Amino acid sequence: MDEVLTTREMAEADRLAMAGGASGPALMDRAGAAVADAVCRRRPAGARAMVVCGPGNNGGDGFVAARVLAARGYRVELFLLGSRDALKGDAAQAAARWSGAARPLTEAQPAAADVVVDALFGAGLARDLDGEALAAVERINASGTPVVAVDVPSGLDGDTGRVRGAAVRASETVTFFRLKPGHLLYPGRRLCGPVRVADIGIPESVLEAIRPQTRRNGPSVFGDAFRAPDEEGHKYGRGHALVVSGGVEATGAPRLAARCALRIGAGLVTVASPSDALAVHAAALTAVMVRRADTPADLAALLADRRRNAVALGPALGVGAETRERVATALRSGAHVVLDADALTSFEGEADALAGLVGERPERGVVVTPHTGEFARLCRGRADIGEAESKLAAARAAAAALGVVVVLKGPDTVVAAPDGRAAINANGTPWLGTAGSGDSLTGMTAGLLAQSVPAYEAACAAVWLHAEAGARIGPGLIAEDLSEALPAVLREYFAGQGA
Ligand SMILES: NC(=O)C1=CN([C@@H]2O[C@H](COP(=O)(O)OP(=O)(O)OC[C@H]3O[C@@H](n4cnc5c(N)ncnc54)[C@H](O)[C@@H]3O)[C@@H](O)[C@H]2O)[C@@H](O)CC1
Ligand SMILES: Nc1ncnc2c1ncn2[C@@H]1O[C@H](COP(=O)(O)OP(=O)(O)O)[C@@H](O)[C@H]1O
Ligand SMILES: [K+]
Repeated sequence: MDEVLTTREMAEADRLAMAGGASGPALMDRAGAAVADAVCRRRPAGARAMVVCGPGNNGGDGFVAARVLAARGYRVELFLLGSRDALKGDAAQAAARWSGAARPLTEAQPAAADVVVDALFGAGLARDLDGEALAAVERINASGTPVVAVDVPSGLDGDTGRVRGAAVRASETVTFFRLKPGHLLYPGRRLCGPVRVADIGIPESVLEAIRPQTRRNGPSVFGDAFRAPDEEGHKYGRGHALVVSGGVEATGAPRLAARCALRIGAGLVTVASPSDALAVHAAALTAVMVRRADTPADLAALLADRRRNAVALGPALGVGAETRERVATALRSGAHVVLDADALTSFEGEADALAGLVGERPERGVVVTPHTGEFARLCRGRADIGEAESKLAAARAAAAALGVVVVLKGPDTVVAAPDGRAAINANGTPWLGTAGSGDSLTGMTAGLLAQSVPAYEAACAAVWLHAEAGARIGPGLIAEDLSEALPAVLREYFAGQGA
């Protein structure tokens, strides 16, 4: 169920279902009935339900919902954008089975209703809202009346999560078969309210032909790649992660990362520290080891030991030529690499230079974990990425351009691989927006890479487990809590695998 379909893929699912014998009107009947069910859960029979319908099949779903609700004893009023005669295909059929009036949309007064069904536009939204449609959406939003949106809130672009002119603020959304990117990407996610995915009779088998490249992030994405340790295993089988530290005033971030790398299961973790910070780290660390590394050459020497198979650089490392050199050293070693924060900002406007370094050893996993600001700095000058239509498209474009797995962080973190796979994360909490939270994610990613989880799955698992840990703590969360929440999160995760 975690596949996410673009509006084009959804149309293809519809087409394949019909080619396989499903009938269009039957699909629409089930869609409209699922919307009616949502209304019934929200308001009792006898309530005043206002259905606003657009000129396409989204409106068709509205006509079905109106018929079902009227039959169940609701007082239904239906308003239509455009004329009834202009409806086509399945929508025309659905309208023909609605025996009530279809009044002009301009007359719709949502404040007088107990619930609104928003069936103006769905997947077929083709331009910014204007005129009557815009005015109706503004009236709906001003009314305070609860809204059940059909497929997507009207005005929301289902592929990008962006608002086209204006969009309905829904209380809940009923979509069909699978989620669309706009349900998960902000601001869309917020405008949708809780989203219910209704089964309308499209067979799962259509997915084999469509091969969707986007998923909602979760264990279905990475579960096969991240398993519990083997019962005959030992620490050397679980890898050795190295976290590179900056100077004495910047030791907290690498320690947070190192602790998370260890908690998520790396067999060994070492902080590579400059001389001036060695004593601080040594005093603060117990299970995590410390080794001296003053120069990029020292780092190269540590990484020459191939047992150190994953390295994380960036948190509090400092921006500049030294950091660039350390990044180059890491990327030329045999280790898997996570680059975050200052390691990325040190390549500001020079994504191509970073891509060149990555390209020297394409066999090894590289994950970059920028927040939006770091991402914009790194990709400055790359119009193909900066002008992408959505966060999802931007992360994908950057992953392809850099040849790395991109974790574009935020409330709707997107993980994208160079081969086009992408996952959108949705299990976090705003409490994760706290100092050191990103450093913890970097460490978790390194810890998974050390365990030989492939880069894309490692990034997806780290993002999901990090968010899960954060969501469990919630109010009062500080970054130190994340590593401590991991045992419970991991116990449940592995239990879900039957381990
Ligand atoms: N594809 C499927 O599998 C299914 C689709 N269904 C419904 O069909 C919908 C898609 O139907 P359509 O492709 O007909 O598209 P829509 O009904 O979303 O919208 C298309 C219509 O709106 C007009 N339009 C687009 N943008 C406009 C704007 N800004 N201002 C004014 N008019 C605008 C278009 O000219 C066209 O007439 C889905 O959202 C869903 O609700 C359901 O019936 C279930 C099955
Ligand atoms: N509103 C939010 N909802 C969910 N997750 C969030 C939210 N804000 C931030 N996060 C997550 O918190 C982490 C913050 O990382 P980052 O900005 O690098 O912080 P820092 O640099 O302080 O460590 C990221 O994983 C991000 O996805
Ligand atoms: K809609």
